[in-house]
Order: sequence, then structure tokens, then C-alpha cells
Amino acid sequence: MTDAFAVTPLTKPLDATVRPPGSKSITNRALLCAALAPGTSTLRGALFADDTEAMTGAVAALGAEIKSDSLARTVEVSGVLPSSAGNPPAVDCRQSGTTSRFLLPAAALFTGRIVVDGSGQLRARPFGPVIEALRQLGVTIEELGEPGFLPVAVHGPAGGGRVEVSGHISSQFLSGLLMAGPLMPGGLTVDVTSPLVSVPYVEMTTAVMAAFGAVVDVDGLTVASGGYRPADYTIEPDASAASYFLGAAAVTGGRVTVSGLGTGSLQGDVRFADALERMGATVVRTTDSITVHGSDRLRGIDIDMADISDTAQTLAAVAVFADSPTRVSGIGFIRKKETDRIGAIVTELRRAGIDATEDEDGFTIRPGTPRPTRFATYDDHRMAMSLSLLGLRTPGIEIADPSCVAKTYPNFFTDLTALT
Ligand SMILES: O=C(O)C1=C[C@@H](OP(=O)(O)O)[C@@H](O)[C@H](O)C1
Ligand SMILES: C=C(OP(=O)(O)O)C(=O)O
Repeated sequence: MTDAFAVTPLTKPLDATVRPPGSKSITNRALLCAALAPGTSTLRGALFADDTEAMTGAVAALGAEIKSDSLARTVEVSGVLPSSAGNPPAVDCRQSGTTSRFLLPAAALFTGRIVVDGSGQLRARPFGPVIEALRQLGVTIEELGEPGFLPVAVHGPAGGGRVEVSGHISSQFLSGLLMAGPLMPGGLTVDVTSPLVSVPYVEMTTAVMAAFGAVVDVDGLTVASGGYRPADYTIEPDASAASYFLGAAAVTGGRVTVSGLGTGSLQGDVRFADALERMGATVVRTTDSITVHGSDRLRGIDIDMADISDTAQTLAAVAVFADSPTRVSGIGFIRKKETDRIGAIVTELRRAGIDATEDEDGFTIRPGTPRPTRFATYDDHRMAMSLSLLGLRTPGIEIADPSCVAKTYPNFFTDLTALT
């Protein structure tokens, strides 16, 4: 891969149908639930990317057997019931927040010592809430680096019962605890002690758990003991990935249909289309697709994106081409994702001559004409994918270190080029 990708501006309005790869979030939940189900599960439409390879490797380290067919997008998982961990090598969660935050509670179901680690980037992301929660459940956690960060060594097994966890840094801590709950003696009830961000991901968690036979009281965040059972499970395309194509239709005044994602989606990020609709795009939703028709005039909006923050950078790129400012709020917590996403998107748009400002919990983008720019991507796949949208309208836009998209969407630039 070269060190920059030059985006080709569109010469005619978009008119395309796209099917993004499988949802990262659903794939990683399904891999974990299947790995804890005795018997063989089949996952169809799975994502094959760095984050899902991280989860595949992690559950294999716990003893699950995985057979992947990347061409057929299918994974067969033969699960294990938690027992003695033996002496597995350290589990490398790479850059994957979901893998690491889901794996810690799952590792705590096993007797023995399991070391969980990740890339330098993941080591900089917070783990304090899940460490504290597991300690409440009787698990010993050795913090092998800085307190509250990876690497850690987990000594299970966890008892069940009641546990408290904060919600304002990441929902992944809550999701991870819930997914381990069915294997805990007596099950688990989780009390969330601060306002929960990324709420739709918790609803996704309980839906995937239920598909693998877990009994969950969603309102009370209570999980019954009783384990999982194997399933034949089909995964939807990724809604966060879809945002780049829907955003492309909005900024170029064309039409894009995303197939396989519809009104019954498990992913909150399908609501990115609602934001585009508020900006003036026309959105048509069916049970199996979302279509965006761009308009010649997009207006800026004021929007809280706490539920759908993976699409905040996409919206920032779209907002450049509106005719009034866009203010995004409720997303202070995205400063602790792959990079400080608020600081990074504002810095890069300003380098392109756009009047963008940040505040503690979001940013404001004032419309403008970007100048040719090679954008830095901060080892953040979503910086690379969202800033590409500027290049569909503006000549001279390059994306540095394009291979960072491998985290969730290895073929992104091929699929983007197919549009132009
Ligand atoms: O549970 C999940 O699958 C995810 C939850 C969100 O994280 P936070 O809960 O940390 O916001 C999201 O940003 C991430 O890409 C995937
Ligand atoms: C934040 C993200 O991922 P994760 O937290 O799973 O690493 C993302 O995909 O944008």
C-alpha cells in the first residue's frame, strides 16, 4: 500500500447500490457468544477485518475452535464451557476496543491466570471501569502496566450477583459484563452508575445474547444463569461503514442505496440517515435498505450524537458542504477512542482551511471550500474513511496511511473507487 491514497473527485452525480461488509460489533458479539456455547455455531455475513481477527484469536486462546471461510464470509465456531485456563500465552487484542472490553469478563469465567494485552494504541485507552467491576465479583486483576490500563492478568472465576459499572466512558464495559453473565453462578445484575453513552450498542448486546439462547431482562439489566446454546446466525452489513456511502450521496447530490440494512437493524448507527434527512437529504427506508438522495442544498444542524458517535466524523465531513454551521454535542467520550477524535477531526479540517472549532463535548463545523490537503489519519480508520468524502467534491484530497482502514474495513478504498 502506498503511504497516501488520492481520492478521485466525482465527475457525475452518484447513482449506486452498496453492501458494506458485516457489522464489526455484531460479529464480535456473535463470535464471543458462540465461543461460550457448547456445540458448533455458524456465523454468516461475518466481518473479516483486524478487529474481528483480534476476537477470533482471543476466543481461540480460550479454547474455542474456529473455521473461517473469508470468501463465503462464514465462520464456524465450536465453543467451550469455562474451565481451567491452563497456561495460555498473553491474548493480543490488537487495536480492538470491543475484543478487549468483552474478553476481560469472559476470561474471568475461567480458573487460572489469563493475560490480556493489545497494541500501543489500545494500551492508551481506559479499562478502569471493567477492572473495578470484576474485582467486585471476586476476580483478582493484576495491572501489569499503568493502573486502569492494559496489560492486565485476570484470575477467575468470577462469582455472579450484582455489580456496578460506570456508563459515561464507554458502553463496552457494560456489554462485556452482560455477555459473561449467563456463565456466572446465579447470573448477573448490572447497576450503571453514570449516564450511559452509546446506548444502542447495549440493546445490540442483549439481542445477540438472546439469539444464542441467553435469558436477559433488558430493563433491569439482569442476566439469568444458564449459559448459551449454539446458533446459525446471520450478521447485517456494518451501519457505521454505511455512513460513508450515505454521506457521499448527501455531499454529491446523487443517490446511494445501502442494501441489507433496514428498519429492523440492530445497529443504532443506521440513525445517521436521520441526521442527513434533517440536513435536507431525502431518505427512503425499507425493511432491507436505506437510500439517501442528496439535495443541492444541505443545511447545518445541531445534534447530540452520544448514541451514534462512530458517525460523528462522517457528519463533520458532510457539514463542510452545508450552507450553515453544524454543531455536534454529547461526544466528549470519543476523545478516548483510537485517537482524540474531536481534536483530530477539527485539526484536519482546519488544515484544509475549514473553520472548525472544538469544545469539551463536541465540535462546530462552519461550511467552506476545502483546499487540496493530504490529511493525517492518526491511525484511526474513521479519520481515513470520513475525510475521503471531501475528495469526492474537492480535487487534491489525499488520505495518509490509508491502510489504517484495515481495522474494520480492509476494502474501503476499493469500494469507494468503485463509486467514482
Ligand atoms: O459495543 C460496541 O460494539 C461498540 C460500542 C461503541 O463504543 P463505546 O461504547 O466505547 O462508545 C462504538 O464506538 C464501538 O465502535 C463499538
Ligand atoms: C471506536 C471504535 O472501535 P473499538 O472501540 O471497538 O476499538 C470504532 O470502530 O470506531
